[in-house]
Amino acid sequence: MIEIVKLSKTFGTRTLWSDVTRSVSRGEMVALVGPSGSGKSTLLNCIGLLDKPSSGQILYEGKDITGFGPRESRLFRRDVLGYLFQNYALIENADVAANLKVAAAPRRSLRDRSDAAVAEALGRVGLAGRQTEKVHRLSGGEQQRVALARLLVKQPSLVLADEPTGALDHDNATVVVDILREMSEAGCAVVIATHDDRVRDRCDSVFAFQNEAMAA
Ligand SMILES: Nc1ncnc2c1ncn2[C@@H]1O[C@H](COP(=O)(O)OP(=O)(O)OP(=O)(O)O)[C@@H](O)[C@H]1O
Repeated sequence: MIEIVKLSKTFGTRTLWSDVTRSVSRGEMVALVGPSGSGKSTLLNCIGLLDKPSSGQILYEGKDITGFGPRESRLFRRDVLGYLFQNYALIENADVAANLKVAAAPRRSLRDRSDAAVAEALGRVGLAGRQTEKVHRLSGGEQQRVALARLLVKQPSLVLADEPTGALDHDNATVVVDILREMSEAGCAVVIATHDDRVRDRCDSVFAFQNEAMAA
């Protein structure tokens, strides 16, 4: 699904990583591991079109996404991509349902059944019936589960997760990884930057970053 071909990233004279060549298949869950500052988030951001590599290609279904213009980038973000961040990236003043409906709004096929999809997703993350609660009143673990439910509503085919369990206790971290695992088993490609060995051990494969280079 995603093929990363000879990808490099430099900042001025500093090479963060170079000649990275990897692929991620549908249904595969991959851990990006390595020391702080080795460039895990930067690679996720390049795949998620939040940053640009200095050279190389990232192919999605054969198309080089690094050359996407604004329209193709918007459609890729809307129709393909789901992001999960350590800090949840929710609309804090809105209620839970509104945060989830944001994920369904751009696509008519999802919008038409968004109430049912929201209820189902909240049930799957253990937050059944919590639609009307304001996000800022929820605990960190609950907020990350809302972010996960938002992914379930959106049904992306590629999930990029940046330290998704970094701020969570063991039980909440387990829920997050269980759901990501379920999404991958349903055919989604999942890429997770993580320092958490338990998350790494639940993945199908591991990309290990070193400082200034990425090794197998
Ligand atoms: N726009 C930029 N200009 C210069 N340096 C940058 C820029 N963006 C990122 N960096 C540097 O690239 C390095 C890699 O950062 P990145 O966040 O990708 O690492 P990471 O492996 O995800 O780290 P952590 O595990 O701590 O989250 C850092 O040293 C960071 O300061």
